[in-house]
Amino acid sequence: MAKILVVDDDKDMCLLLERFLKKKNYEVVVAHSGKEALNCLFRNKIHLILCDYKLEDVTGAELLTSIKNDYPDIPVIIITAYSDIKTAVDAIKKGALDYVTKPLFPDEILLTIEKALRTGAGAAHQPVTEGTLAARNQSADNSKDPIRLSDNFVAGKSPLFKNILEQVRRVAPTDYSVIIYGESGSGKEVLAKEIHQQSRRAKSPFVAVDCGALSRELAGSELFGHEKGSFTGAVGQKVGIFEMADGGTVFLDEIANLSYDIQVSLLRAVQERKIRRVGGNKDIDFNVRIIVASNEELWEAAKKGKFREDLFHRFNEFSIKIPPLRERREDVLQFATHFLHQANEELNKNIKGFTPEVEDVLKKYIWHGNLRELKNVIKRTSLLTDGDYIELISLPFEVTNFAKLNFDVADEGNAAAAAPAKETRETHEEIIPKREETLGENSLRDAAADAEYMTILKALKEVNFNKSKAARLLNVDRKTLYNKIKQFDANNNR
Ligand SMILES: Nc1ncnc2c1ncn2[C@@H]1O[C@H](COP(=O)(O)OP(=O)(O)OP(=O)(O)O)[C@@H](O)[C@H]1O
Repeated sequence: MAKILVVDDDKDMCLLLERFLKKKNYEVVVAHSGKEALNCLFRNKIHLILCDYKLEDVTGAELLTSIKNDYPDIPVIIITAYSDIKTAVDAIKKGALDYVTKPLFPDEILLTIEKALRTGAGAAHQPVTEGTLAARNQSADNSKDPIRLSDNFVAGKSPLFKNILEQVRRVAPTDYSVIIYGESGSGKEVLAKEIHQQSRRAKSPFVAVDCGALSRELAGSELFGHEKGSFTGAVGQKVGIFEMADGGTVFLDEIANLSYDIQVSLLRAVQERKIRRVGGNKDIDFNVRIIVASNEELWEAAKKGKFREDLFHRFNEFSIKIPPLRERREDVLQFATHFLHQANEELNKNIKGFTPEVEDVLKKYIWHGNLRELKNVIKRTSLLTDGDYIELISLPFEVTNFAKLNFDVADEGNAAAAAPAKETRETHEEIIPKREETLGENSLRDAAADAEYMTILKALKEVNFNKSKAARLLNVDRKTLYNKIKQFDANNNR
């Protein structure tokens, strides 16, 4: 159902339009000022804007310019007074798609809206923040893309991600099994679900199971179900995920973690398209598509004897590799904005975006935990932010200080990319003297602080930035470590 934003400072007019459009099966959001309109756009997925050109807080031209800057894909129909055709023409030049004149006639409005939704760019867009225009989700670039992505699925704009979408477009309508490779948190499950959504199975269940979390004993029962009394604790009958997902898709995450005997049962199930519940004596047909995911190459696992080769070939009808976030930095702000939008909803806040410094840090940081880490950082910083924009001070220490930390690790391949100042790879020994050279003549205090800084960073790095563990390693209490870190932050922000 298309969602229409009605902007008019005349409340009666808004009410009238709202009632009328709702009757015609549109979803309606109302704003009584330019500011409110921009807020609504930030918080909602709007398909069309119906906007009075005379508002109290901004001129129609100003609002139209902001809308067209930030949301160029949303068609705007403006409402003008009958006598004011010149304004209408002006608005069209500024990017409005069409106009209607007062007094308004329901049929005319409806026709204009329908036409605009048909011919305008009207695809639902992800809300964007003022600070991160780059984060537009389904931008003009991929509006040509024939697949319509699910609401919560962000389509990265990097060439790498576009390539993934192209693969999804091709494989989704088929019944091929798919292996999705990618580091933890890179979006494998979300992609699997997207394949399901784009397939003819979309109306049937998508059932995901993390094979890494299944105990050896319970894996069979989870996957295939069990009969009452088949083992101690089997107090009732249980339906397994293959039956649960009948007609739909089963997603087996971390497939390489399944024990060998379960792999044997799985192979039989996949070959015969039948399962047998644990303790059961009859075969049950199933009709599911299987998508599996792994963060290690299954072919390698097969070579090591950890994964059955025949099972690998069964699944390997198609494979997609999701590159880590650090290899597609162009996508970072887009995802950050999406997660900010989610955090705003969860926390009932209205943070508009990120300061340019924060954007810079987010782009440079090496997201080892990929999208999951980015999401957690955005959630946390949103909680700590009271103003309109997320500022450097609310980012975690390890993220803001990453460039510095990189001095220490610049000889590691990936890290080099995050320290733009260091184009050439330098060894640890070369880097440390350089830091000393930067010290002033009377800098004993600086030298001590620097040494302390490096020691703390080293410890933090060793324990993957867990501050409690770092404190133990450094033999200080947590409070002391926190105070030191705070001090570094303060110095950095000076
Ligand atoms: N394309 C996307 N659009 C929006 N959010 C996404 C997208 N991809 C991933 N995310 C978000 O990032 C987080 C991690 O994604 P997901 O769980 O799919 O990763 P994963 O690779 O399956 O992780 P793991 O290997 O640890 O199971 C989730 O919170 C998810 O909602």
